[in-house]
Amino acid sequence: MNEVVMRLNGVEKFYNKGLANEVHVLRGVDLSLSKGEMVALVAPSGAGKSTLLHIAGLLDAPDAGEVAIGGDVLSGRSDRRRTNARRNDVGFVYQFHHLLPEFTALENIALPQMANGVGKAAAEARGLELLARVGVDHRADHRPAALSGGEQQRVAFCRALANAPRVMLADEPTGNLDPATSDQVFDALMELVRGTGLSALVATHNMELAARMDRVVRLEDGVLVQG
Ligand SMILES: Nc1ncnc2c1ncn2[C@@H]1O[C@H](COP(=O)(O)OP(=O)(O)OP(=O)(O)O)[C@@H](O)[C@H]1O
Repeated sequence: MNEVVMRLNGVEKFYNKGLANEVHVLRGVDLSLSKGEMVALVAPSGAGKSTLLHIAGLLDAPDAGEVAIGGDVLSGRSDRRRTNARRNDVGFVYQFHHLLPEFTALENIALPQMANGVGKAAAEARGLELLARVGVDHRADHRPAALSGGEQQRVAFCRALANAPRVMLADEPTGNLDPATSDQVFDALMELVRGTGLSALVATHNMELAARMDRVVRLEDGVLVQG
């Protein structure tokens, strides 16, 4: 049986609980991500996709249910424990790259590793290896502003993987790119995920990209349904 890397069990989330404007956005979300599995998350706007990704990535706590990464139930644990797990086990990618503008592409990938105690030479070596996998190692010494949108997003993928997380959580990772660039950048993302054995949950509105992943889950009325 495939190793389960991330498991969400009965996850519920309210906003403004008990108030007249209460929103019960997640109503019992169950999801298992196996090692190496790439799952597309599709949802109408406002359905709770970002809320779900934040809870899965331990940035927010569920009101009920559990989030487990690598078999450890982390929801309800101490802040320190969840922060550690978030830093080590989860890589985030957003629609916008959020790279640090004053640092080069390579530094943006090396810095999170150095913050985790990796030496500069080793961090840069890993950074270059990741950049080569997505075809932007020739831009290693450029700052983000000097890169194209597609290149910026490829660097952001590498940064998300810098500390070798177990899971990548991506929120519309190609949503800010034109269709042709989006396809190429998505190819790079797939290559990176496949090449590292990472598991990934990728929110997208693009049904063609969703269909290329191993499985599609749809967030509807606060629960996940297949396809
Ligand atoms: N802090 C908050 N307080 C109150 N309501 C919130 C809050 N954050 C989100 N919501 C509501 O919860 C619902 C889900 O929001 P969320 O941002 O998770 O949706 P989404 O599916 O990511 O949307 P989109 O695709 O448009 O970004 C929305 O109705 C939103 O208005």
